[in-house]
Amino acid sequence: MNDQHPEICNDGVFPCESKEYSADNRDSDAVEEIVEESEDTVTSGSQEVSPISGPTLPILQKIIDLSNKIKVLKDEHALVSNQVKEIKNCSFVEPEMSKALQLLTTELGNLKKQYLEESSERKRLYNEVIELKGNIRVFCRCRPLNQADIANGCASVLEFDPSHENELQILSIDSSKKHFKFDHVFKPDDGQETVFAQTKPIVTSVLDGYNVCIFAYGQTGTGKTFTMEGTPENRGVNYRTLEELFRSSESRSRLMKFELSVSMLEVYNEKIRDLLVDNSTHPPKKLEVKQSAEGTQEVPGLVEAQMKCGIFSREDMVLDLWDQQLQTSKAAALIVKGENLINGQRTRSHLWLVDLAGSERVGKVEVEGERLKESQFINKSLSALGDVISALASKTSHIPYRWRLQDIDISPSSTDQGETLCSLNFASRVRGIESGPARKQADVSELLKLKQMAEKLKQEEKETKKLQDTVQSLQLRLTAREHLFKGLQDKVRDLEFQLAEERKTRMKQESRALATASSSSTSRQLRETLPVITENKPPLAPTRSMRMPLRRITNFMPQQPSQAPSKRFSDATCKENNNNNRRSSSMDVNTLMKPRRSSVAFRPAPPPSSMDVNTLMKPRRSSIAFRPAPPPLAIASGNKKTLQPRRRVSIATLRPEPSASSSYMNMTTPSRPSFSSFRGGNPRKARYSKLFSPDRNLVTPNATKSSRFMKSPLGGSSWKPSHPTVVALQKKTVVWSPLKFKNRRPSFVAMRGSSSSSSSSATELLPREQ
Ligand SMILES: Nc1ncnc2c1ncn2[C@@H]1O[C@H](COP(=O)(O)OP(=O)(O)OP(=O)(O)O)[C@@H](O)[C@H]1O
Repeated sequence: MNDQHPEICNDGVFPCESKEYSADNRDSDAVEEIVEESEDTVTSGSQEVSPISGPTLPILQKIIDLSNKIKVLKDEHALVSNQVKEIKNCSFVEPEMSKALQLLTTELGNLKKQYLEESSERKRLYNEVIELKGNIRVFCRCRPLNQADIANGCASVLEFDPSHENELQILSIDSSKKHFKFDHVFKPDDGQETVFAQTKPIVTSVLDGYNVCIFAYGQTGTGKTFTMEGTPENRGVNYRTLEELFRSSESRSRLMKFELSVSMLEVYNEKIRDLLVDNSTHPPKKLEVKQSAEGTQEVPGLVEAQMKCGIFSREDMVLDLWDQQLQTSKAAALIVKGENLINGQRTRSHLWLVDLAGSERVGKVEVEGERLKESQFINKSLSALGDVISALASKTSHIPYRWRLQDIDISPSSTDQGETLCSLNFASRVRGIESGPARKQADVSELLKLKQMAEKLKQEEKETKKLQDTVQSLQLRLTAREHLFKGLQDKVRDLEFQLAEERKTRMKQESRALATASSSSTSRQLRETLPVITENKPPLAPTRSMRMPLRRITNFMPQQPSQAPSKRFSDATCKENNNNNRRSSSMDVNTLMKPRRSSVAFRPAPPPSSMDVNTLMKPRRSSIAFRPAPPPLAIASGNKKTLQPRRRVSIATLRPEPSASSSYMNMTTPSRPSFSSFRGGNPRKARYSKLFSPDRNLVTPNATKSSRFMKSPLGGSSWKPSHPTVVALQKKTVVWSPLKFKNRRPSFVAMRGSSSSSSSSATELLPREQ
């Protein structure tokens, strides 16, 4: 503003106007008013203008100009205001835009993710292809015959089969052919592009983070340098590889950031020299090859020059350095550092480009002095190289270099045939390391082994599943059967219980009936044989002290009696039956001899005075329980024992002994006087009285109702037992099973019966039963 003031001030008028504007500092409305006023003034002024008012015209003109300017500004202001308003009105687009932006961001994230997945998949597949092709690939390149060869009249000893691009034949002097096979064979007319086409894929490997080494091997003058370096007009592998490396790294620059640096060294007579250091001014550093933690070979202290525009002219700079340092042995290491811009993953890889010294044998080249020493080192180095490469065959755990590309350069000339064969043999040896049949075979066999194992595992899994299913179904069946078995067990238990109940009831009924019957018959006999005792019968039921001790009565399986006694017994029985009506009329010996399961209790008549107590007390296996007659028995015997009546029901056996007296017999069969006929006979028969007759009438419940059985055993009508039936029960625990019960009725006897028990005395038995 100050710069403008002089101009304005120079007019001599505007400062006042200007001053007025600035002093008032009015807003646009005020300006409009002034403009309007001015316009009015101008209009009126012009109307009033007269020749005499001439000096005021310039000022007015200025005012008019300013007014016009103000008008223009006013229009512009209105226009801008409208635009602001429009923009304000368009603010509704913002949410849509942010939404779209959000969508784009999401899509970008997905794409990045997808890219990473695809990228890693590509890497995996690519390296898988490389692995399949072989980590060491050997190419053979044959240079054309040169002028010297032609001049010397040398012919080519090489033959190429067009149908086999990777095969080579060498004609020997004896016209025989030697075959060699490589990953690829370049013919003499194959150009640099053709050679590079085979090495180009390694660039991708380097950028993916794998170490790569390309070296040329061969006789002097066979074209190693030509293949690796080429000429400015016809670039070789080094230049083309660098070119491809830069091109690829730039094409990935949006996703990957690469830093490329280069190291250059020379190995001469086994000494390493850094070619990027000016050794003329500084003494050379001692450098050594060492293995890093990652397993790669490093040369600590080697200068790594970063390749950037302005510092290095990229590949040209590298190649210039290379050319400058053309020596006997040289190598360039390109160090590629990569960083993934999406996931931050970092890689560091090397690309070694090596041009080896000539591999000719020392003997062939006539050298001496320093040159001889050099040749010796060269040969030693090459030999060591061969050993190292061979050692890789056994060192499979870790291969630091993903891919070693070897270029074998050979001469076609017949004069170089020996050296050519040496080089080819060496190259074949190298190639055989990883692509040899043994190695491949081993891999395939391992794979097959794993496949077989996987198959076997699958089969085993199937079988296991089958077995599991079978076990499961068997378990189900077992559970069902257990359930069924449990049901059956319950049924059996119920049936056993029912049978036991039934048997108990039946035994009660039978015992009652038999007791009644025995008391009836005994009383009848007693009436005949012991009239004195009957007179002393108590009027009431016997007291405890008056009871005769109960004896064990068992039901045992008797021996089959002989025919004669049976007959007699039968006769006697028949007589008895005649006397006792119908009871034994149908009884035969066999029936009688049948084992009885019923335990019968009865109240026997008091034993005769002549009865032997010992005999009486002897246990019987016959199932007879008896209640002695109420009055205490005065037994006229040698030992004079008094049988103590017992309340407790016992089971005793009464077995006729051979020495049994007739009175005893009378007692056991009190109702049969004719039992005297048994004397001297088989005492067992005595047990089979009518009392044990299987006559069902006797044992049926109805039989117990017979008044005959209810009578007093003494025959008197004045006394009746308070308990008409005395039941001889087996006190011992007896397991009754339906089977035993059904098929082995004598089981009761068998379980109880024993000679020992039968031989024991009643006094021994009684306490045991209690
Ligand atoms: N494939 C080729 N096509 C045309 N000329 C070639 C070919 N290979 C080599 N030559 C020529 O052969 C000559 C010798 O090649 P070069 O110097 O590359 O051999 P070298 O193996 O590197 O020898 P040294 O081991 O002594 O370095 C060069 O003049 C080169 O141009």
